[in-house]
Amino acid sequence: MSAAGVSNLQSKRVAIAGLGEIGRTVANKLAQGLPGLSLAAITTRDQAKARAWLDREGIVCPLVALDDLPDHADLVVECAPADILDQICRPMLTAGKQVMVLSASALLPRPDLVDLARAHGGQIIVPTGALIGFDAVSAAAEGTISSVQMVTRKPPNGLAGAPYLVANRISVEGLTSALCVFKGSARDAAAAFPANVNVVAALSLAGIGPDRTTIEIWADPAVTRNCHQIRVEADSASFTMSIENVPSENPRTGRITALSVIAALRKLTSPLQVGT
Ligand SMILES: NC(=O)C1=CN([C@@H]2O[C@H](COP(=O)(O)OP(=O)(O)OC[C@H]3O[C@@H](n4cnc5c(N)ncnc54)[C@H](O)[C@@H]3O)[C@@H](O)[C@H]2O)C=CC1
Ligand SMILES: O=C([O-])CC(=O)C(=O)O
Repeated sequence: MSAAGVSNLQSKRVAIAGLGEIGRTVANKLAQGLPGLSLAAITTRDQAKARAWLDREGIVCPLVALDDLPDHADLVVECAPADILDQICRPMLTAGKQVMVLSASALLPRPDLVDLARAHGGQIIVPTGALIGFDAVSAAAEGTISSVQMVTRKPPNGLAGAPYLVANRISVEGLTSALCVFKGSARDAAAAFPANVNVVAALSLAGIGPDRTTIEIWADPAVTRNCHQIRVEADSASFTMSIENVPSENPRTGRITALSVIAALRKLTSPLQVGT
């Protein structure tokens, strides 16, 4: 049985908020051991389900309330539904601690959370998540970027139920050819598809912001992966990047997302850091 949170008094205590697709993978990895990090606590909606899962996996870890996270952890990985971002971030940031935010769409309209981090010496970390190339985008942003354009193609079930589709009565069921369901800014896309394109919200924060970053979203029955293409024009370089993400059990979430979190966590304490 892996003992979480007791291995090393010097280690950074990491909590997981939301034990879904991303949270379970990250919790498992932390319990197996990541250097300098310990799994300190988990907060979840369904305690009985979480307890049963932890027992099955052989992980010992306390289940705690959202408000109690700062007592247990130095860093919380937020991998919960977007609507509780504030409840996770506010206590941690007020306590001067770190939050790794996956629900990047929900962060865009909340610059006050960044102000809160600044005021109390806390930190919000947005990992590359399901995307690619934030090293190059943030390097280019140190110079001048003239445009960042993204095109996302997802299998229709990876977009189904998004608020924008429901409000505009756009059906993606039974499509036989690709349908462009949205074209606009990252800011508008994040509000319209809050659980589907966190990637463009994060990209905009790495680059030129949510109003100048643009995205087209396609529901495409011909693809089986969540496909993202990015084109950046800058005074230092022009580059295109693309990634085809294998969906996890949650069709909206690519498998690479949890691995990106693990890589970002590992980097926090590693004696060798590679990449910007
Ligand atoms: N930044 C990125 O690249 C990506 C971000 N995401 C976002 O990351 C977040 C997590 O994604 P997944 O793990 O795939 O979602 P998921 O739906 O599999 O898991 C979310 C978990 O949060 C739990 N939960 C619900 N209410 C809660 C509460 N009040 N307190 C604690 N836990 C609660 C749910 O029971 C569920 O287990 C979502 O907001 C998603 O949109 C997903 C993929 C990529
Ligand atoms: O950004 C998201 O929420 C998820 C996504 O596109 C992916 O996993 O490829």
